[in-house]
Amino acid sequence: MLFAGCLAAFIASWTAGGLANQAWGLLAGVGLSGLLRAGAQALAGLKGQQAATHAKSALRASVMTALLPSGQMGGRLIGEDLRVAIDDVEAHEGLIARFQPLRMAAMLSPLIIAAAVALASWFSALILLATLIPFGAGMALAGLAGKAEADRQFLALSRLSGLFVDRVAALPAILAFGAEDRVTRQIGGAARDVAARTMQILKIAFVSSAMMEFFAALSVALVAVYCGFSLLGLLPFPAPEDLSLGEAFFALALAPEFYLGMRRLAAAYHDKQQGQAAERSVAAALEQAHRTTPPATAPLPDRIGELSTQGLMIRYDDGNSIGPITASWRGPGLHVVTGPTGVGKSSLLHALIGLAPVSGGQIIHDGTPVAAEELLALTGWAGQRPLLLPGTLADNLQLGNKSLAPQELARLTEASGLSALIAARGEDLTIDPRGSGLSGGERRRIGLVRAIGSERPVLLLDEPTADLDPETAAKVIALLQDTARSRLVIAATHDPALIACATSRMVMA
Ligand SMILES: Nc1ncnc2c1ncn2[C@@H]1O[C@H](COP(=O)(O)OP(=O)(O)OP(=O)(O)O)[C@@H](O)[C@H]1O
Repeated sequence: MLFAGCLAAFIASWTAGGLANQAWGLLAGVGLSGLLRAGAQALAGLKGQQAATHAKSALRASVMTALLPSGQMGGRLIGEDLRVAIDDVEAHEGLIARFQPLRMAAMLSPLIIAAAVALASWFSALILLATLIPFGAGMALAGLAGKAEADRQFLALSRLSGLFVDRVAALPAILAFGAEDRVTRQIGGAARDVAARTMQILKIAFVSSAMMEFFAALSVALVAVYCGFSLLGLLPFPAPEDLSLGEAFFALALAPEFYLGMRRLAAAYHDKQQGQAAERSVAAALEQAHRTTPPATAPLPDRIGELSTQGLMIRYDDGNSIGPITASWRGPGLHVVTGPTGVGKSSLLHALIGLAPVSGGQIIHDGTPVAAEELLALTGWAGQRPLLLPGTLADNLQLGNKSLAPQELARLTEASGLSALIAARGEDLTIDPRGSGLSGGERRRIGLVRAIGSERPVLLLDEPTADLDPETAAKVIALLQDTARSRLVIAATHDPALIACATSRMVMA
């Protein structure tokens, strides 16, 4: 059809006395379209890149600070956390740097082109705009289907990357237990799921781009046929306007530009789907982290009179329940919670700061019932497996309090017996998230120094002297006694030496 239109225009120009005196129309049309295209590209590229760089660094900073130091991602795989912090932030760039500027260009450029075409031929502009209606309806349908599929693909991809990172981290254990086949099947299943979902997205992308090309070709062809037949006087209806050859060429040269912005937008549509899915995943992760991260606004009290639980019940998802627990600890002081393995000591400490599911009862702070999340804001926590982040030993020690005075940090590392490690390997010792190259006792004491260094009025410590030789354990106990002079320290422990010097002992049974 396009060929027929051009041929008609050519014949008409020939009969009208040659092309030369009408060439301005063609040149003006082509020149204007090139100018518009280059201007839009330069503007979109520049603005998009600036906005993306800015948004990406802001997002990465908030994700890193909110997710990683808290280490409390509600039991999700560590691999998933890493994906949120790295891949999702990267995926966001495509949305801002490519899709958003192109969307603005795609909205404005058809209107500008239609307005320019209307200067030469209002009927051609009308034809172009009319093809937008079925095109828009088709694209909206494809977009809806594509969004649902993109969400499903994103979920599958996040499962695969989480699974992969965690299984690679646990490779020695997998090999030791001969579980390679099972793990290979697991990862293979997750990879097949991603492949199936990707194929679904490709199908939708194929249909929508076919639709896009069809309407783009149709609009140009209709304008070409209209202009050609109008010049030849062959229109099957009364000519709506008096078209010269220059005007016809001008309209024809601009017509392909009408859908160009939208075609580019369609090419970047995947960036949008990925970016929006990433945005949702980052928002969900941040919300989850904020639920477990203390609000930084209100100044923390520097001491706590009394902390107690009244009929506290803990119920895990698998139905395992602990409690009711009624207990009271007065600050300052060193209190221990003891009892046989599996009785629920760690669960009690976890429940106090919202890391274990509480199904009943109350946590009471100085006579007022409080939510576990509120207590978390007052608490320095050292669990059995302290979170270690990739970085130096010094980074990890200061994770709970970046502004901890160097002298205080030095005092804490000396008092906890970590100074030997620092003397031997330096504060710049590189640490990976598994704490490779550190002993169990060293990892625990990094957690302990971090908790005490947080300068919070309550300290919850899970087996602070486990994995230590008697001499180092005695140092740690002395440090705890010293700390408990000004703070409320509650430690879950089996250690008779620690139990012996506690202000109060609670035996769980
Ligand atoms: N996330 C969980 N999901 C389900 N059950 C759990 C979970 N964490 C702990 N439990 C169960 O709760 C019970 C108490 O566990 P907890 O770790 O609190 O005991 P503990 O007294 O601290 O033991 P230990 O002295 O060995 O550290 C155990 O039966 C344990 O299996």
